[in-house]
Amino acid sequence: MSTDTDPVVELRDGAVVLGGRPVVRGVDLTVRAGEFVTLLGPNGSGKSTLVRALTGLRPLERGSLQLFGTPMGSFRDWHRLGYVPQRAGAASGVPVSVREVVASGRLTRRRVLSLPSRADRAAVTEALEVVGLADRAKDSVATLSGGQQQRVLIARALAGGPDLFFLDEPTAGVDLPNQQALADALGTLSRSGSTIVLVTHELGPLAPLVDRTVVLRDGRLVYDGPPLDLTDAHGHHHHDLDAGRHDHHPDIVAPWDREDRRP
Ligand SMILES: Nc1ncnc2c1ncn2[C@@H]1O[C@H](COP(=O)(O)OP(=O)(O)OP(=O)(O)O)[C@@H](O)[C@H]1O
Repeated sequence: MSTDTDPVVELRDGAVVLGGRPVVRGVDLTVRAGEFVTLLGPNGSGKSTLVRALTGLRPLERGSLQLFGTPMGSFRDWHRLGYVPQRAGAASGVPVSVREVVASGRLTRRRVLSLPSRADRAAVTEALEVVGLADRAKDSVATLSGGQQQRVLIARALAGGPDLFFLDEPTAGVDLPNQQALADALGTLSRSGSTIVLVTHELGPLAPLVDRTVVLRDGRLVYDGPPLDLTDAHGHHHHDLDAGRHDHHPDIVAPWDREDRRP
C-alpha cells in the first residue's frame, strides 16, 4: 500500500440523498495513487451510490470531493477516470463487435469527428489483450458470455488510458475462469500503477490484489483498514460476502455488523 503518494480521491463528509432518503452519510474517504481498495458491505448499504458519487455521476448533498487534487466542480480530466457500472451488459441489441465497444472507450481522447488515430487503434488492441479477448475482437458482443461481456466493458474503460478505475461488482454472476481472467487484468493494471476502487461481495481470485478494505453499512463507513480475513476460527466464511448470491437477503454476521461496531 502506498501511503506517501498523492491522494487521487478525497471525499470529506460526503452525503448522498436519493428519493428523500440518506443513502450515503458522512463518509470520509481518501484513496492514494496506486492503491487497490475494495468496497464491501451488505446489499443496499450504499456502495454503488458512493462509487457513482466519486465519479461525479451522483451529486453530493453535502461534503466535498476532490479528484487528483482538483475540486469536483472544476475537474475536467475525465479521461483519467474509468468506470465499469454494475450489471451492465455490453450487448445493446444492435449488432456491434467487441472491438467497436472497446473503441468507444477512446472517445474521451479523440477530437470531435476525427478518425481513430494509430494510437487509438493501438490502445484498443492493447486493452483487448489485457482482458484476454484479442481473439474475439471481430465477434459480435452478443455472442459472448456475461463474464466475457464484463471483460469487454473493462477493456473499454482501459482503452481510454485512465489511471483511476472504479469497478462495481465486476465478478457478480461471473464464472471462475472469467473471474481469474478479470483478476489477471486488474493485477496488470495495478502493477502498472493504476488506482483501483472495486465494489464486490466476493473477492475470489481478486483477494491477493487488495491493499485495503472499506466497509459501508447503512451508508456509513464502518471499517477502513487492511484487508479483512473473513474466515472465522472454524474455517467458515462469514456469510454476508456471499450475499450477492442471495440478493437483498441481509443475513449479516460479519465483524462490522456486531452491536459493538464503531459508528
Ligand atoms: N435512484 C434511487 N432512488 C431512490 N433510492 C435509491 C436509488 N438508487 C438506490 N437507492 C437506494 O439506496 C440504497 C443504496 O443503494 P446502492 O445500490 O448504493 O447499494 P449497494 O450497497 O450498492 O447495494 P447492492 O450490494 O445491492 O448493489 C438502497 O436502499 C437503494 O434501494
